[in-house]
Amino acid sequence: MKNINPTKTAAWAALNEHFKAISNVTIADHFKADSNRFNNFSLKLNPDFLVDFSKNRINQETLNLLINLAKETDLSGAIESMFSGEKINVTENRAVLHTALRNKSNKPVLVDGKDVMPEVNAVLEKMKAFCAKIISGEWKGYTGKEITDVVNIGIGGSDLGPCMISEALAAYRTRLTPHFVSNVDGTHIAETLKKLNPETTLFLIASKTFTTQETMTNAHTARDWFLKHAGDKAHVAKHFAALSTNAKAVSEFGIDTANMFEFWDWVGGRYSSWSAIGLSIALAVGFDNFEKLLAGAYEMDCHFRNTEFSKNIPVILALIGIWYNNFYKFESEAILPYDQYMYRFPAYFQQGNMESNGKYIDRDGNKVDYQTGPIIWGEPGTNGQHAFYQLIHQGTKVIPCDFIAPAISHNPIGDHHAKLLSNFFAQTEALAFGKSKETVIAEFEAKGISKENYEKLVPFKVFEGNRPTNSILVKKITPETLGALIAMYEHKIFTQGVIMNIFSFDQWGVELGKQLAGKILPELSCQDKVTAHDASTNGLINFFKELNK
Ligand SMILES: O=P(O)(O)OC[C@H]1O[C@H](O)[C@@H](O)[C@@H](O)[C@@H]1O
Repeated sequence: MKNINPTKTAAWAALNEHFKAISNVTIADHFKADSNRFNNFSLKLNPDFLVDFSKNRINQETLNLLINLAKETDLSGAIESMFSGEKINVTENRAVLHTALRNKSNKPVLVDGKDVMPEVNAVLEKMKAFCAKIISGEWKGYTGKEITDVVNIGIGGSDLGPCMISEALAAYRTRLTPHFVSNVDGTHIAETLKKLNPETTLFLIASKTFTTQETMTNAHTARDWFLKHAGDKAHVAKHFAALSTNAKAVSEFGIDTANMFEFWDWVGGRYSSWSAIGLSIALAVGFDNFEKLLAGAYEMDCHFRNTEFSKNIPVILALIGIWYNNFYKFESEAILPYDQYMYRFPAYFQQGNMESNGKYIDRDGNKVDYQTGPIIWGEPGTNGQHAFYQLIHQGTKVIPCDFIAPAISHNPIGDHHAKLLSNFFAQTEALAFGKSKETVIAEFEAKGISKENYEKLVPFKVFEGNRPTNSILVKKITPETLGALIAMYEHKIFTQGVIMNIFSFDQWGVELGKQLAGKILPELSCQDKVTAHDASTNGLINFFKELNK
């Protein structure tokens, strides 16, 4: 990958000029100027997957200049570097190959001269066989009963993806009930264990490193709980499996390596749902559906790798994001799924995006003087409409939003889905085009309200509009579609990281807190007052100790 400061490119200078010329042009103006705007500013991955980006503050010139930026920063070269297994995660000296995990072509992918595909396929086969045994009931617990519940114990990338995907595909559930424990707060595991019978519960300890404090603490608590009931340590093998890159730590914990599902250091935590970390997904929705998820992601991978930038969905979404974040200085983006099953999707990409691109040091080790990753947040529609959309419509901040919806519901009850989707369409229309003063007045007058009674209310009821959105409309949230959607955002994040000249695949920013927590932990149980920190931290710790007396 070439290290190019995006702000030093000719495209950036041209974008600056273009921004001055265009910043007062509204989304409504853009629609007036181009009667074919919907067709010109939307793309399809396939007949069932549409991305409409027409309701943005861009025109063809904006896109052309942004594409020049992608070319000048060698996005094409970076894409090939990632897919071909180059060690683009430089600070950890690792390749970045979540795409190899779903490489349905099975063409060799080399890391240090060795094809990773045989290992990838072998683990998939092992997962398949394991799923078959557990789901069919052939695998028995220590008292001879079938497994009914699967508890994934992990955090961050070892939790968010498995949980989000298992929930998003809940319509495809096998007979197994999945549970997810992540927080080191004892409440999380305690409340989960209350619902479980040790005789019929399978624990998956999901941790890339197998050293993460939260996960290891929860794993030990789960094992203690299990042994309290089962007695004999020999029974652990029937009820615990590990998903990890660290075989040594797994066997030290007491899990038979026969029950270990391996992955590799070239799989980033927040990109690991496609690996053995996805075992809870495969158990929850069946291995064939897990494979369909991989196939959907592969379709997006091929699109991303092979499509020219002007028609490349993740690239276009990434460029629009850079445009807003850097030129308009819009700081956050909302992801708003109009699908209840996808309720964890925004949280998933909060980690995906913010842990990948929340960085102020560029690939040369210098502090950047431009914006890198945006703040990502969101909730499912229509709940968000009754909570925070007020600010999106009339606040002082502009929040570009991605609206995601399936045309067909898994639960076609009455007119629920028509109502849901009418809101999905209405919101992006309202955000883009707003409501003028004239319309507000006309509405009052149509109701026969006198001017003197409505006059003061008018400014509050006006919507200035011009609020940007992308609409992603798919036929149905199937495993394939979900796989493609996730891969779409992954590649959007990658594209932004490449252009912003940062390393998207490390996460040094999580280390300092862990290090300090490690120092503080023993201080909490010692008798003396602590004095080693700043006045605030000392004060807080000492007050905590007082409260615990
Ligand atoms: O799978 P592990 O090793 O337990 O890590 C869990 C999480 O830890 C840290 O917070 C980060 O490194 C995350 O990216 C990671 O997903």
